[in-house]
Amino acid sequence: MLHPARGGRPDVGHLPHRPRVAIIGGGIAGLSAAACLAERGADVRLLEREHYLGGRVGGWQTELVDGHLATMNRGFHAFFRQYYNLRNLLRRADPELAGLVGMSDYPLVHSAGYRDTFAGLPRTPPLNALAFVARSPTFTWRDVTRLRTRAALPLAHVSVPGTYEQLDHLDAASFLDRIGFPKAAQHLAFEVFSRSFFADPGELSAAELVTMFHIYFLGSNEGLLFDVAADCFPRSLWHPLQCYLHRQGVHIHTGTTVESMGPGRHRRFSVQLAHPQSGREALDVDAAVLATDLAGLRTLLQNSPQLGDSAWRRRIAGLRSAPPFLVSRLWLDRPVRHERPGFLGTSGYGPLDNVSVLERYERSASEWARRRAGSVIELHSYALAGSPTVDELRPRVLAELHRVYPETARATIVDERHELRADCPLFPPDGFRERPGVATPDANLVLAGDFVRVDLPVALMERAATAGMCAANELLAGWDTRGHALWSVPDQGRFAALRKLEPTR
Ligand SMILES: Cc1cc2nc3c(=O)[nH]c(=O)nc-3n(C[C@H](O)[C@H](O)[C@H](O)COP(=O)(O)OP(=O)(O)OC[C@H]3O[C@@H](n4cnc5c(N)ncnc54)[C@H](O)[C@@H]3O)c2cc1C
Repeated sequence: MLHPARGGRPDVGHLPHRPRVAIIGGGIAGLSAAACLAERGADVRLLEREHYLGGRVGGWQTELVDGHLATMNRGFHAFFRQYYNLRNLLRRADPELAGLVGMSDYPLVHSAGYRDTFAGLPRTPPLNALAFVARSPTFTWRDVTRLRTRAALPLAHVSVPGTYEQLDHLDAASFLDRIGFPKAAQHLAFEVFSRSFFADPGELSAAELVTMFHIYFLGSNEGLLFDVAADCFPRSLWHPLQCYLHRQGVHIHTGTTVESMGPGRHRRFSVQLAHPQSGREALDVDAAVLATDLAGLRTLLQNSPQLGDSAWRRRIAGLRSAPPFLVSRLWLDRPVRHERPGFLGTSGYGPLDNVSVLERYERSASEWARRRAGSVIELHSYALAGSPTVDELRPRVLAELHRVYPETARATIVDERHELRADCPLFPPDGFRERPGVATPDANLVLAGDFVRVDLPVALMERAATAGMCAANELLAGWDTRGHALWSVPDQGRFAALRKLEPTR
C-alpha cells in the first residue's frame, strides 16, 4: 500500500542557506534518514559511534585462531519481502538486491516432536493460513473449530493505531489464551515469533503480536518467506550503501560519539563530538535526527539537558529495553548433516531459540566451511532471565545444540565468538500511548529508530527504515520540501467487514 509523499518544492535549494543536518547513529534508521535528506539537497553529517555502519545489523572483522579473517556480526537477520521501505533503501545502491538471497524454508521444531514449515504455502491470504492449518501438526481443523471466533477477530483485521487502542492493555500470552489458541501452536509459532521480538509472550503487548501476525502472515501477499544477506553484512549491504551516500554528498564519520547537544551559536544546535584519536570537536547544525538505540538516546539526553521538554524527556525515560540476548558463533571442524536447513526456529530447547548454518547462504562462511570441511553455526538465545554471563550460558546452549543436531557433539570448536547484549526495545502492554513519535517538541529535532512510534504496520528493521524516512519527511515538511513516499502492507486487515462482529473492550 502506497502512502504518498507530502508535496513541496523539489529540494531545499529555495532556502536562504542550505540546511546542515546531524544524523546521530548509523544504523538502518540513520542511514535511511541520511539518504532521504541528502536526496533533497540537505548537507548531511552522519555520526556513528562504532567503526562500522549498520548498527545492530553491522559487522566487523575478527581473526580466528587459524589465521582466517572472518566477519562477525550481531546475528542472523531475516529480510522479509514485505520490508518495502528497507528494500527501497537498499535498492538505491543495489537495484537488483543482489546482496540478498532467498531462504527457501525455515522449519520450526518443538522438543516434543512437532515440526512446522512454511515452504510451498500459497502467498495470498487467507489461503496461506488455510494451507498452513491443513498441514500443521500443532494447529488442526479441530483447533480451528475451538477458537473463540469473536475474540479472535482482531487477528483477521488489523489497523494501526486502532489495534493498539483495542489490545495494547493485554499481554500476548493472555490474548492467545482468551481466544482459545491451541497450546502446542502457541509454543511453536507464536512463542518463536514473540521471542524473535526479544520478549516472552507474557511481556509483549498483544497489539504488537497481532500486528506482527498481520504484517508477516495475513496482511501481505509476500508471506513468511524471507531473504538473508548473501555475504557478511558490510559487503552485502553497507559498503554499497555507503558509496551511494558518498555520491549524494553525505559526510560519514564512523568512530565518532555524540556526547551532548545544546543550542548553537551560529546555527540551531551545537553537537559535541568525541573521536578516540582526534579528541573533542563541536559541529553546528540547523537540525538533527536522533537515530541512536535506546541506551544511546538516554545517555545523550542526560548530557543534553536543554533538548526537548520535560514531558517528552519523561516519555523517553519510560521506554524499556528487552532482556539480554546471546548470539554465539561457532566454527566447527566437521560439517553438520547435509539436510540441515540454513535457519531453524526452536522451542522447548531451554534458552536456545534458533540455529543457523551459515555456509548454506553466506559466501564467506561457505568458503571457510569448504576449506576446513567444517561448519559455521550461529545460535540465538533471546529474553534471558536475570543478568546472565557468557560462561553460564555457553554450556547450556551447546547442550541444546547437541540435542537439536546430535552430530555437532562430535565436532571440535575451532573458534567461537559470543555477543551478549541488551540493546533491543521492549514493547510491553500499555506502552503504545506513551511511545514517542518522530516529531519532538522542537521542530528542528526528530527521532528515528525501531522503538519509535510509526502509525503503520511495520516492525523491527522495517520500522527502523520507515521511522528514518518519516524523520526526514518531518524536517523536509518544515522546509516546504517534497517528502518521500512510504509503503506498507495494507494498514487495514483484508476482512474489514468482520469488524462489526467484534466484541468491544
Ligand atoms: C540478534 C538480533 C537479531 C535480529 N533479527 C532481526 C530479524 O531477523 N529481522 C528484523 O527485521 N529485525 C531483526 N533484529 C532487529 C533489528 O536489528 C533492529 O530492529 C534494527 O537494526 C534497528 O535499527 P536502528 O537504526 O533503529 O538502531 P541501531 O541499529 O541500534 O542503530 C543505532 C546506532 O546508533 C549508534 N549510536 C548510539 N549512540 C550514539 C552516539 N551517542 N553517537 C553516535 N552514534 C551512536 C549505535 O552505535 C548504532 O549504530 C534483530 C536484532 C538483533 C540484535
